[in-house]
Amino acid sequence: MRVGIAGCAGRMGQMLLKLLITAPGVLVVGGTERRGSHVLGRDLGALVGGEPLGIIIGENPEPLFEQADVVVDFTSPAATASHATLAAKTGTAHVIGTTGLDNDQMGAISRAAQRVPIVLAANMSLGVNLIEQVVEEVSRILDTDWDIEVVEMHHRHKVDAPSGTALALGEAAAKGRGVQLRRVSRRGRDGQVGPRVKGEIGFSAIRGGDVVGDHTVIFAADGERIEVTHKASSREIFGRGAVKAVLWAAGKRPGLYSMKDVLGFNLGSAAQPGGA
Ligand SMILES: NC(=O)C1=CN([C@@H]2O[C@H](COP(=O)(O)OP(=O)(O)OC[C@H]3O[C@@H](n4cnc5c(N)ncnc54)[C@H](OP(=O)(O)O)[C@@H]3O)[C@@H](O)[C@H]2O)C=CC1
Ligand SMILES: O=C(O)C1=N[C@H](C(=O)O)C[C@H](O)C1
Repeated sequence: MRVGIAGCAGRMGQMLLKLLITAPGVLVVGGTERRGSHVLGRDLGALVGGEPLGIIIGENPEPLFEQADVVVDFTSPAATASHATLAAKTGTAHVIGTTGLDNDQMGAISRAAQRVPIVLAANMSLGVNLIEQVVEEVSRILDTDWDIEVVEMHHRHKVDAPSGTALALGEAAAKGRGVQLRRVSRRGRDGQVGPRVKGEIGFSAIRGGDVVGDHTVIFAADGERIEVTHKASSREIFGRGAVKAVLWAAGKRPGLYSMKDVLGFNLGSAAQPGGA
């Protein structure tokens, strides 16, 4: 399978490059970076301290999508939306890990998914996808006497907040409660905000150091509290999930798929597999 990596010099791009170079059945055919990047023109293998692959990092995504069966993309929201449109044009499967996508960018991805398979997940780790289902089930059981708050911490370089994973966990909680997240979401608090509104789902984002990604969903009631936590200590967990998604996506029918589809697990009868 021919695989391309958009954003190959990024934190996740380099992790994916290392994993994909050695993945059985995978041939890395190219990598792109942003126009003006200092890595343009360098060899892809040398970028991660390996043997030269004879593949030069380019800035034009079109040849990458034309050559590859699947392109994996951990870049920026604007780049990812335009890559999805390109994937639809070239008939290439697209695995997207980028977070912070706005409604227009999501629209571009959904339109592209009518023509090609796209796997989109804010978090490709097994653990987070499992706790999303746990959070949905717990939220289904508990009533609004239980206040739900999502807290996340990431490294100082992260540019979007709350994290895509925090929002996905909030969506899972809202789904379990049978409400729409956009109606109950509370993003941060500052100043004379008044008492907590019953039923809201709150989000708090902390940034600092080199934290790979910590997420906690707190269910707080009078007299007791439940906390569901996931802590990532290596980006390899996201990379391993992304490689699974790449291998899974090739040859699939067009559609917008999630990591639940890729991982194929489903906790309890109430949780429906997402996507497709
Ligand atoms: N789904 C998941 O499991 C995970 C998702 N993420 C998400 O993935 C994204 C990337 O994270 P991370 O790797 O830490 O970020 P980085 O900033 O380290 O990597 C992004 C890379 O993409 C490059 N880039 C930007 N625009 C383009 C473009 N048009 N064409 C090609 N390359 C481009 C950036 O270049 P430059 O630096 O020059 O801007 C950078 O090298 C974020 O949205 C993050 O939230 C992260 C980890 C796990
Ligand atoms: O930017 C990151 O680093 C991460 N981003 C993803 C997110 O926004 O949820 C996933 C992971 O937490 C790391």
